[in-house]
Amino acid sequence: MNFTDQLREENNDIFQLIFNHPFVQGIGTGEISKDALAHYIKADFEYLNAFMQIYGIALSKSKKRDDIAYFFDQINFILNDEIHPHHNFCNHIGVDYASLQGHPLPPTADHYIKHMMYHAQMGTSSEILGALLPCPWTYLEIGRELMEQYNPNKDHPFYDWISFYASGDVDNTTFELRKRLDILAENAAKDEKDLIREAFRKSCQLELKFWEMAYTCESWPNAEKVNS
Ligand SMILES: Cc1ncc(CO)c(N)n1
Repeated sequence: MNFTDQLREENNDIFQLIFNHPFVQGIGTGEISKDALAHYIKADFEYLNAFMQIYGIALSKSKKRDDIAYFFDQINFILNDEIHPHHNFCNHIGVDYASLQGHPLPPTADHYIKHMMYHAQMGTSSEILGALLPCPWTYLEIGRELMEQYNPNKDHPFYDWISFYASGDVDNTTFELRKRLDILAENAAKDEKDLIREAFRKSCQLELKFWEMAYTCESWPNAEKVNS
């Protein structure tokens, strides 16, 4: 079994909790609240900025042109393509995208980006990939699950969001990341593999908590006091 197949199997519990989370199911039924959607976009816009920065760190540690090209393309994908699902949510709630940008990250999103930054700064290349992989992988599978469960047509309010993440592009991103991690894992000692497994699991858990954060509109205690 490939190393990433093992990671997927070990974390199936969290994947299932993500598929069944009320926010994710609310995308499927179209009934997720507007407040939760706005909260999600605010956090996700900043999260994706951080994600591109981490791809940049991975790029700077790459030796092969093929890997440099991969990380470059992924940054481009987030910048130019991954805005479409955000636009889908913004159009649905009738809120201007720009007004949801530049907000401070709620605790869980803050934790998640700092977790990835930690592995990017302190860990090996394979640890970075382990921390990054649940991001495209969980969304790819959410897209596929919602496609299967709800079979949305073009009239579904989140047709664009669901078809974006179920698409071949996200499949390809995930596949390429897995391929790179599987190659690195072949030469990794057990200790290093355990660090990757830990980084991967924590990212899966933080993906789940990110949905919960948006669903409950999580905020910092007494946040207004700091921001005023
Ligand atoms: C938190 C989070 N994880 C994964 C993705 C998919 O890129 C996203 N947009 N946001």
